[in-house]
Amino acid sequence: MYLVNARQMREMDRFAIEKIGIPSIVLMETAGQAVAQEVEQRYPQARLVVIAGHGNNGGDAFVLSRHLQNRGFAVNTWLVGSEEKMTADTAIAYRALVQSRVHVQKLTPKSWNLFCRELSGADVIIDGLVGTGIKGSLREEAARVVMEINKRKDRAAIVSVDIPSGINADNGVISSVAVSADLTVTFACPRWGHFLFPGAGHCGRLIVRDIGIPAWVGEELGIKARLLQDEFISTLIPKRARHSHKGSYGHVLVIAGSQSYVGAPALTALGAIRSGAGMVTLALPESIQSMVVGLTPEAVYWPWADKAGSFAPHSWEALRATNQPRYDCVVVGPGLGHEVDIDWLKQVIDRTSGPLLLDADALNLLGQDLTLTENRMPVILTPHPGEIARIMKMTVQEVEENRQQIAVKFARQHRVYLVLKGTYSIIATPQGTCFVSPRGSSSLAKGGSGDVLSGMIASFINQTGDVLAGLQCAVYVHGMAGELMDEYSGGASDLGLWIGQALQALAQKDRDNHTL
Ligand SMILES: NC(=O)C1=CN([C@@H]2O[C@H](COP(=O)(O)OP(=O)(O)OC[C@H]3O[C@@H](n4cnc5c(N)ncnc54)[C@H](OP(=O)(O)O)[C@@H]3O)[C@@H](O)[C@H]2O)[C@@H](O)CC1
Ligand SMILES: Nc1ncnc2c1ncn2[C@@H]1O[C@H](COP(=O)(O)OP(=O)(O)O)[C@@H](O)[C@H]1O
Ligand SMILES: [K+]
Repeated sequence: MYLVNARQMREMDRFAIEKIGIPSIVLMETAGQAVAQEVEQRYPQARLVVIAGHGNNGGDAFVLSRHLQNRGFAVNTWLVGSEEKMTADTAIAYRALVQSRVHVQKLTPKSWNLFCRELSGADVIIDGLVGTGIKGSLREEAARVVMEINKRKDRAAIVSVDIPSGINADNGVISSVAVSADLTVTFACPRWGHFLFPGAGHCGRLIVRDIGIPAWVGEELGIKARLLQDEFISTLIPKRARHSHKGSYGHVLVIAGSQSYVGAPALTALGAIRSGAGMVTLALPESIQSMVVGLTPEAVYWPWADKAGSFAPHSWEALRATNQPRYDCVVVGPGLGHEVDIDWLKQVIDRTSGPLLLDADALNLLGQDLTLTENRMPVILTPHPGEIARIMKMTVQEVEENRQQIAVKFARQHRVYLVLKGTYSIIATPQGTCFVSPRGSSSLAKGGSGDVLSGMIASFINQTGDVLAGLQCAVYVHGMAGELMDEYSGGASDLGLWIGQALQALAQKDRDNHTL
C-alpha cells in the first residue's frame, strides 16, 4: 500500500478525476459513505455530533451526516466556517444535506454554548474540521473547537475524517493543538502524518478505505513510499523445504561483544537462530566466550584476540585464516564497546564479503568516516534515532521531525540500506524507495531488542536471498513478535518464542490467500 504526503494525495485525486474520469463529487460521496459505514458498524444507536469545516474535509463530513441520518442516527451537524468559502464539492454536499431536511447549525459566538452542550451529550463526535489541506497552526476558532472536542475524550468516541484536525499530513507535526481521535478513517492510502509523531499518537485506530482510486495510480505517479502489510510480508517469508539441511538457510557471522556487553552477541545470535538461520558463528573477544556459550548453545564460537575484555586492535587478523567457512551475511557491532577503533572496523569491512550489517557501536565508528563502506556492497545500517543523529551531527529532535527525509536521503547518498528504527521503523534503499512497518509495541522499548533485530535481518537476508526482502521480513516480524509479547514482562531474550508465533500467523495468512 502506498504512503503519501498531501501533495501526492492531491495528485492521485487529480489523476482519478482527470485521467480516469471519476467525478470529484463521487470521490467525496464514497469517502463520506465509507466513514458512515465504519461509524454505523462500531457505534450503533450512538448520538452523534458532526463538525464540518468549509473545505473538502467538511464536505466528507456533510456526506456522512446525511447517510447516518438516513439510517436513523440522531445527528447534530455543525458548520465551523462559512458557506461562502465552501469548495464546490463541499457546497454540493452541504446543499444535499440541507435539502434532506437536516438542520445544519453554524458555530458563532452566540451558538457556542449550545455547541458545547451538544458536544457533552454526544456518544460519538465526528471531526471533519480540516484534513490534508491544513496550513500552519490551527486558527483561533478551530483550535478552540479542537480543545472542546478533546475535553470530551473520556465520555465520547472521537472519529476523525481522513486525519485528526491539526496534524500536518506530511510530517505529523502539530503546530498548536490537534484532535485526539479514537478512530481515523482515511481514504485510498495512508498519509505520512499517520505514521510520524506526534501526529501518529493522535490517530487512534487507523482504517484505510478504498474510494475507487486504482492502486496502480501510485506507481503511475512515481510514489516511492509504501506501508508494509501482512498480505505482502506473508508472500516473502521463505518456505522451509522438507528436503533441506543447515546449509540451505545460510551462515550468519556475528562479530560482537565485550566484557560490559556479554548479552548483546547472544541476543543477536538468538534473533538469527529463532528466525530460521542455518548456522550462526559468533566471533567474540576470547575472554567473554565462556559466558556467552551458556546463553546460545546453538552457535559456533570463534574466539578472537582480546585486550582487557574487548577485541584487541589486531584481532581482525583472524579473518586472514585460509580455512574459513563461507559466511553469507556478516553482522558487526552489537556490544563492541568503545575500545575498538576505526582501523579495526576498516579491516573487518575490507576482509569480509557478502551483505554487511553495521549496528550499534560499529555505527558510532562509521560516523567518524562515512567513506568506509564506499566500496563495499550491499551494506545495511540499523541506527536508532540517537545513532543517526550522532552520525549526521544533528539533534535527536531534528531526526525525529524529519525521519522520512533523513532516512531516504542518507540511504541514497551513501548507497546503503538504512533501517531507521523507532515506533514505526523506516527501511530506506539506495534507490530512494522506502517502506514503513506499522508493527511494533512498547514491549520492544527495552535494551537488547535492536540486537535481536540485527540477527533476524541477517537470517532473513540469507533465507530470502535478497537484501530488501530480508529487511522487510525481519523488521515486520520483529514488530509482530513485539505485539504478541507482554508489554511489561517480555524482554529481548523472550522475543524468540514470539517470533515463532508471528511467523505461524503469517504462514496461515499466506495459506488463506491461496485457498479457494
Ligand atoms: N482522495 C482523497 O483522499 C479524498 C479526500 N477528500 C477530502 O478532502 C480533504 C482535503 O480537502 P481540502 O484540500 O479542501 O482541504 P481541507 O483538509 O478541508 O482543509 C482546507 C480547509 O481547512 C481550512 N484551514 C486550513 N488551514 C487552517 C488552519 N490553520 N486553521 C483553520 N482552518 C484551516 C481552510 O480554511 P480557509 O483557510 O480556506 O478559510 C479550508 O477550509 C481530505 O482531507 C479529505 O477529507 C475527499 O473529499 C475526496 C477524496
Ligand atoms: N515503542 C515501540 N514501538 C515499536 N517498536 C519499538 C518501540 N520501541 C523500540 N522499538 C523497536 O525496538 C528496537 C530497539 O532497538 P535499539 O534501540 O537499537 O535497542 P538496543 O540497542 O537496546 O538493542 C528497534 O527495532 C525499534 O524499532
Ligand atoms: K479531520
